[in-house]
Amino acid sequence: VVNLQAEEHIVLLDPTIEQPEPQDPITKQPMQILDPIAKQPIEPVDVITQPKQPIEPVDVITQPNDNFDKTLFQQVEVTPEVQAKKDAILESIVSASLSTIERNIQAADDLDKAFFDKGIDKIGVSSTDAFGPHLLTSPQAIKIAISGKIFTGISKLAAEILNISEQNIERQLSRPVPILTELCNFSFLPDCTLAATSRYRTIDGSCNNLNNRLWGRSFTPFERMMPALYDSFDQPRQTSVFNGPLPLARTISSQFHAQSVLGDLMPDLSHMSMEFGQFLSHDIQRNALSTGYQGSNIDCCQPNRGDPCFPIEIPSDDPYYSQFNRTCMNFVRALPTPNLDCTMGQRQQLNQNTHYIDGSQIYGSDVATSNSLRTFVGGKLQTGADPNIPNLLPKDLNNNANCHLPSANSNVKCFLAGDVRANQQPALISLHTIFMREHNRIAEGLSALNNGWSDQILFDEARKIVGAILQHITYKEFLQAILGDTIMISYGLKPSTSGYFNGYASSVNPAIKNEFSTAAFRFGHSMVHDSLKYSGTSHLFKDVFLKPDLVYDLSGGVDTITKGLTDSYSQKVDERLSHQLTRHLFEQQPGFGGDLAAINIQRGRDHGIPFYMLLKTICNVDDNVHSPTVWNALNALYQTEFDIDLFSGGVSENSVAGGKVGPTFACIIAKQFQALKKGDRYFYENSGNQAFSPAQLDEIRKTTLSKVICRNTGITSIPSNSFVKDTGPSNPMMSCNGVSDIDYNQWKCGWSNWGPWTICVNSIRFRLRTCRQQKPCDANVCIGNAFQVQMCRTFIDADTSKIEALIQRFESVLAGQHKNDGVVDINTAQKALQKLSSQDIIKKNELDTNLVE
Ligand code: HEM
Ligand SMILES: [Ca+2]
Repeated sequence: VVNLQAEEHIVLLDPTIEQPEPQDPITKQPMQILDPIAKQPIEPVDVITQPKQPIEPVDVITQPNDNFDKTLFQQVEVTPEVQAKKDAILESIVSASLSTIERNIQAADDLDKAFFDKGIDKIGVSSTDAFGPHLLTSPQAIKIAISGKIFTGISKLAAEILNISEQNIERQLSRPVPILTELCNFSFLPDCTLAATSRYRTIDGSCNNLNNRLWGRSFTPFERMMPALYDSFDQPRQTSVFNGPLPLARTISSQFHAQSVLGDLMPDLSHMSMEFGQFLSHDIQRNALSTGYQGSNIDCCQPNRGDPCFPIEIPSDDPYYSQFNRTCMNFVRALPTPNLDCTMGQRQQLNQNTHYIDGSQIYGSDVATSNSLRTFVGGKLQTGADPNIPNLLPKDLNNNANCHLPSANSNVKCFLAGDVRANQQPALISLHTIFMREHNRIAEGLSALNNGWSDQILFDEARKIVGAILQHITYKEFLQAILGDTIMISYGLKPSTSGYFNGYASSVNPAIKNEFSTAAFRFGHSMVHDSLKYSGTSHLFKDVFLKPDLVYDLSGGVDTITKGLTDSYSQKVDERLSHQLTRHLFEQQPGFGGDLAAINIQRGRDHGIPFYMLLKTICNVDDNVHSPTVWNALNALYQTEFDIDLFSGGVSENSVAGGKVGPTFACIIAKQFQALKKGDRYFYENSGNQAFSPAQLDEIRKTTLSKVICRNTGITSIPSNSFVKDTGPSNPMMSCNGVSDIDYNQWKCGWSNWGPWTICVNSIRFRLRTCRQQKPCDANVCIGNAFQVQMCRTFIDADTSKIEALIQRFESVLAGQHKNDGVVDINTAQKALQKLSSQDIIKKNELDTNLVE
């Protein structure tokens, strides 16, 4: 994409030997390496880069400065002539500075390489402290980020040159600039001709919205509810609205997001509610984090790494980490991306998964991943990590899915799934396994109908059904439990009990909102218990993070883990999080685990998420939604309530009536799921040419998470609603024995069985059958007649040929009524029969007294 100038670098490394100052080979002046975006000189650490071609000391900011009429960019309302002038100015700034920005990016890449060569940034799990699989950034995202860096760098530069304030950057700079558009990954649109009439979603989510073909596609930016609030245009929000630094993320975590205690259990919801939430989260969002050279993990606790780094500082009096003398926790910034319009503007972040609820965590968010998971036989997905345990996920032979393998048992391997985070902990692996099995089971069920379907149709249809089941469980059970009736009703989130949903609106952008992803939907982190219940025992999360072992346990495994989830409570959604997450996240040696609450706060700042009070106001939430103690605790930490981070302020609100999250998060979550419903052309309840038949839709509606669990594990009984732990009259235990499956007959193609014969009228009788050609059946799947006519009396001395002629005439009359879909209804047939009775031949036969039945 970018034509970067090739510069050869000689890297001399030895931290113990004092290195000479790097010099410009021509001017012999001391050289500086530029931080690509901040343009602050980067201390060259112990790395010396000597480009053969010097970086020209052109200051693009001061150089063309005087030629531009900056006042144009202070105006809001402009005439077309003024706009044309402004566009010309933008264009000349972009062309004047593009090569400098590119060189800065190259310099940063060179720095990455040096850290890699030195063995500081490593590939693999060992140096990922606190990140684990979340760091597995796809090459595609890294590619997009190259233009992301250009767009962000150039926008910032233009804003500085033109004196555009941070608040106005979107308004003044979101104009197409041809040279930039060429560099933008979102200016190439896919061909949607086939997808426009397809019954099936594309794998990557493109062509769902036919007016905006990239909406909801994987590898597109997160959208925002509110413009970002960065420090100096694109730097993490680190300063108070009254200046001075914000409190440290780790301090807020250790002081405010303290350890949950036993009394903080949910009164009703099971730990499965937590786990389904995470599974759903992994369907709709995966942020792309910065990586080092060749995808290595950047160690941000090394000084002077510039933009990709935003390490979490640990104060020296930390209540936990101080005993390990730990002062820093690794944290890399999320990669920048151009916005979807390919215009300049604020720094944005990239979602690597399809935004839609479409089972992409099972199937992958791009065709290559999807293909790598398929068997291409019978529509099924790959299985079989262990020959002794049927239907486990497939093994990850390259072991690049980032998990810890035991040295003792070489049989144990990481698993492969549609989302790379699948190995994060065994409960997540279990849900992945269950839904992979559900897919294969449905593919088998469809295949048994003998419709003659190819592997592709079996795969597509099973995937369509599984996606619909996921959506149904999400809206019918999960959101219902989290948001409660009032919110569900006011945002139109409740599924209908019959018929189609008519609310699809092509104007609604389904994209995951940044506020939802970095804060609101992380409410689930507060629901995580200390441990996974496992039969009579339990396992602390720190002992099972990234370890697939439990799943391979021959006397337990997926069934036992799943049973443990329905059989224990979640923690309440409140400011408290388990130490398993706030001290021991992905811990590999004592004292060196991560802190997820601190990461959530830091991530929000990295993304420039505005402070809590702003979102609360946007959501129309009243004051006094915190208990006084909690509100005081928050205000003791922050200089002002206008600094409070969205995650901290939101997660600690009192929950809405009937729901489990506070009103601000409820609002953000409800808006997001409303967009995911109204903005998804393939939403399972929609009508249209991609729709389920009404009878098929009714089958989807019968599904619950408990039934899916029953159908795919050896569990024998389970609460009817597995999101609710306690059983009783409203949530009876359900036996898995004979639990209802989908009625595949609603997918059967071709003739139905014959209906019963009619009574004998005028010597003949008939029967009907229906042609089932609902989608995805072949349109000409039925050959032959939808009816059969028969003589039903025998005549003594009868003239058989005349009777046969009668039957033929009857058939031709019926055939005249034969509808296109092959269905002849009884009334039509009966009318035809009446017409026939006026015929002579019938009259003659009626007079015959020797009729025999
Ligand atoms: C044991 C359970 C869990 C662990 C260990 C875990 C861990 C993590 C980690 C390490 C991240 C990346 C943080 C960052 O770098 O910004 C993350 C992100 C996130 N988590 Fe969790 N999480 C868990 C459960 C959940 C649950 C139950 C939910 C929701 C109900 C959830 C929602 C999210 C969301 C929305 C993100 C942002 C995802 C993205 O866009 O990349 N997590 N989680
Ligand atoms: Ca998805």
